Amino acid sequence: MIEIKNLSKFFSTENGDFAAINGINLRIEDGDIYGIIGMSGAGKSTLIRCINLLEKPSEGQILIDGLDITALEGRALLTLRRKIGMVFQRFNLLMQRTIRDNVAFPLEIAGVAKKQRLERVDELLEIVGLTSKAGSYPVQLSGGQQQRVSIARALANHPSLLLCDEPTSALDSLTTNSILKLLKDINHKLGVTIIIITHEIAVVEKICNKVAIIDESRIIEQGLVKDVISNPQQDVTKKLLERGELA
Ligand SMILES: Nc1ncnc2c1ncn2[C@@H]1O[C@H](COP(=O)(O)OP(=O)(O)OP(=O)(O)O)[C@@H](O)[C@H]1O
Repeated sequence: MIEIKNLSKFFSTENGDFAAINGINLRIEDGDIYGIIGMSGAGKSTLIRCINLLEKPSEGQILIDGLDITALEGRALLTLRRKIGMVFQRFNLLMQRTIRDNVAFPLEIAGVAKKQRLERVDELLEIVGLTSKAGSYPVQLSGGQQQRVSIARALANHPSLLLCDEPTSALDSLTTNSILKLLKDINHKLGVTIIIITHEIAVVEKICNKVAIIDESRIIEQGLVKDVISNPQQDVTKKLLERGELA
């Protein structure tokens, strides 16, 4: 379980400190697919970057199974990062490497021996349905296929948590559906907890069981997707449901 308690991140600007996220409280249970939805600049990416400690929070705690990860340093921090996979909007693949070598990259960094690496890459490419593309380069793949590679790479070190930052925003609607289905399968079959950032309610409706709405750096509403959709409490949530997105 992940408990986020009173989490804030301040950036210093010309006009003084600016809170990109402010007093965030969230509880994500094992096995959840938790959607975080909000408009541009609301603080979504900062929140997700704090969860994997790419940003150091200014205040508050992130407890994973009771351990406050904000206090981790050195080797303990590296070990934690391996247990958290990350999927980005723009895939972030290494263009000079084959698909096989892209997926193998985090295993190389973790010091996994070549034989085990190749076996694991084969398993991962099968999970994402890209076995036949192992020797291709990213440029030879469609956007949806490239996102599948990035999902395989994120799963390489058997993470228990997958953080997805707008994973379908660069994809058309048909491809979006296939990527969302893949994420749902991964959640079911591998038991990986997923946090997904989006500005589209359709993404939340398709795969999430819980949702939090973030507005101006604060969580303004959260709960089971079915409850929030059937009985929205805040004006921002009502607007989101009318328009389908918070752009
Ligand atoms: N390094 C930084 N220094 C100063 N301000 C920052 C920094 N990073 C983010 N911000 C500000 O914090 C706020 C939240 O940014 P963030 O990227 O988390 O929003 P977001 O909800 O992910 O937006 P988008 O959907 O456009 O990516 C924005 O106003 C942004 O300008």
